[in-house]
Amino acid sequence: MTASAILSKTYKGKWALVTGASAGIGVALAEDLAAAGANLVLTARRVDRLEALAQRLQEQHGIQTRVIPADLADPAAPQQLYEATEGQGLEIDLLINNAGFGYLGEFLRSDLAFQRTMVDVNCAAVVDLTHRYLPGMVKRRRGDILILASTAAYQPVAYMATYAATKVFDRYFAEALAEEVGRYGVRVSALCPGPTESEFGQVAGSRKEEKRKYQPAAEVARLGLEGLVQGKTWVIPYSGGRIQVFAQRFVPRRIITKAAEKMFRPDTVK
Ligand SMILES: NC(=O)C1=CN([C@@H]2O[C@H](COP(=O)(O)OP(=O)(O)OC[C@H]3O[C@@H](n4cnc5c(N)ncnc54)[C@H](OP(=O)(O)O)[C@@H]3O)[C@@H](O)[C@H]2O)C=CC1
Ligand SMILES: N[C@@H](C=O)C(=O)O
Repeated sequence: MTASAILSKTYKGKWALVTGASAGIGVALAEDLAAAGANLVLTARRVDRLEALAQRLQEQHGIQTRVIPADLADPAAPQQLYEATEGQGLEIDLLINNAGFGYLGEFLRSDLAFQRTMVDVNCAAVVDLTHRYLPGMVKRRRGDILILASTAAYQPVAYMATYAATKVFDRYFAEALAEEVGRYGVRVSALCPGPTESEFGQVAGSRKEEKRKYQPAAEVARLGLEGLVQGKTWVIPYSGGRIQVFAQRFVPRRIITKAAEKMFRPDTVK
């Protein structure tokens, strides 16, 4: 994929912080930003992957990188990330809250710690990081925040109950914040992908409807980043998702919820 002109114009020489940069959509976001000439702070737990990515992107694009390993389930992690960046004088112009994971299966039979950690990583860490980096952006009258939501944020999803709820939180948080802080020169956008090529399914437990078409992560990243720069407060990066979300407006939510239950019901549930 060639570099995006609008991304180069916006981010060349600026610093972006990408959470969840060790896999999937996070890697694609980092690659697209590096191609546009942005310098990158890469964070996740798997430091070997982050270091390999940083090395590759430095060599390919001549950008600067910092690798900061962090477990975002740890409430101390956002403050540590902040201190290692803005605290050291490294101004973050683009914060990408991408790290997250899901669970597919019956809530009843799930592990409580896994469910609880999902809320911590998908929601609490997003609020915490955003709250820490926002004042600097407002002071500079410049900054962008991208938050990974999902098309799962547009209806309740049985067997992904907690995950879909975390994503509606992310989506509403991003859209509301966009209205609050636009006046200070800060753009916020919710990126709402549908099924995307990544390690999501391995972590969540394999998806029943494996026949669904999976969108390349690079395409999702490009559309999300360009949408943010264009001032879109939410982006659904594939046409099927946009049509589905539009059509759902005309159907009672109870019917949609029941249809989702059928679609995601595991074979073990009769
Ligand atoms: N793929 C899809 O179909 C869709 C994904 N999304 C969203 O996109 C985002 C990225 O997911 P995707 O790329 O698909 O999934 P992947 O599993 O491929 O990547 C998830 C990333 O999140 C990081 N992460 C997970 N837990 C933690 C943690 N405790 N601390 C720090 N980092 C963590 C992982 O890093 P590590 O394990 O190294 O810590 C990894 O880099 C998520 O927010 C997801 O909800 C939204 C819609 C669709
Ligand atoms: N929207 C995706 C997850 O967030 C999916 O369809 O699996």
